[in-house]
Amino acid sequence: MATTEFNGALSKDQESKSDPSLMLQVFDRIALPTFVIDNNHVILHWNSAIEALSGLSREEMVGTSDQWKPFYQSPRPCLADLILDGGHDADVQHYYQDKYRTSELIPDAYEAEDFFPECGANGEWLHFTAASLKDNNGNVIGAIETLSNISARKKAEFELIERERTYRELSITDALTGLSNSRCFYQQLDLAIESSRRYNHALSLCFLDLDDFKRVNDTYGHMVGDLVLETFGTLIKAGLRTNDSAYRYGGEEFAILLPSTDCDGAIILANRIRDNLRNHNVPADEHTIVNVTACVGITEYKTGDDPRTLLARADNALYEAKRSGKDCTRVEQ
Ligand SMILES: Nc1nc2c(ncn2[C@@H]2O[C@H](COP(=O)(O)OP(=O)(O)OP(=O)(O)O)[C@@H](O)[C@H]2O)c(=O)[nH]1
Repeated sequence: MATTEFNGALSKDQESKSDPSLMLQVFDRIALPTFVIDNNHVILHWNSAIEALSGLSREEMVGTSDQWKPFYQSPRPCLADLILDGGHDADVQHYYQDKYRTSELIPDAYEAEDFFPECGANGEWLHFTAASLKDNNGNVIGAIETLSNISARKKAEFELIERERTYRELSITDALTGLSNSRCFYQQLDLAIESSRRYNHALSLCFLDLDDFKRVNDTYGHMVGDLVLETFGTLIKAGLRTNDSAYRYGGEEFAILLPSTDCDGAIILANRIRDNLRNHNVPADEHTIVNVTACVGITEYKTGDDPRTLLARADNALYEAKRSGKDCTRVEQ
């Protein structure tokens, strides 16, 4: 069998002999949805793949300027139309905002990605490239637009982003109480101190610690202990304003950061949480109710503080509260 070497370009002779019906077949049988418009924006070719994507037959489409129909609710230029009109950046920007860029494969062409709610049963994500078509003298005589359905890739990308978000959230969330954990606390403490320093805002830090919690565990079991911790977390959360944030700092130790709040405000909040906890009945079983109390140590940011000094003062205040007989709030200025 004779073989022909093809180096990527047709000679003039080969070009003149090339069969237009073969070119049409090639166009029709490539798997990428594609259409061609002439320089009056009228559809010349509408291949089988775009028939399948759009549900619109070439009989309906060729000879019209309805190339927008599969993609938009009302007439507007497609990327091929904009290319045909000179591909001016401002025009393309107007219709495709930040969703387009210069094609990496085809000179003087644009490519874009977008979601088309009108396309298919539930909308489709499409990647599309539009390029001008020129005659031998370099005059633009039409434009071609090639599309590919990237919905499956987009779905995988979104799932990955969602998984990463969930993973990130889990990595900073305490599973038992739903509060942020100590890793998040240290990050937020740095930010809160930086913000107070820069804007000269008040900042209070509270450490909260359940009293005699070991006895709860020893008397009622670990599961009841967990229930108490969960309840305490819920009561803390319920007492906070939007800008406040609470953390499970360690086993039965919790922390609250109160931006724009001085010590007096923090004491009011701490005592409210303690009152709620003291009055809350945690059911150990059908016949037994557990009541617990907590101590709170409070300190307020002062000029020159860093996380270490602030933490040390809050810790001292908590220690003082424990030493004073528990179920109380102490402040170290
Ligand atoms: N159920 C349960 N217990 C925990 C958890 N994390 C820490 N603990 C328990 O918390 C208890 C803390 O005991 P201590 O540090 O002696 O504190 P305490 O008994 O509350 O005493 P004071 O703080 O002095 O009032 C220990 O028994 C730990 O096992 C947890 O996630 N679940």
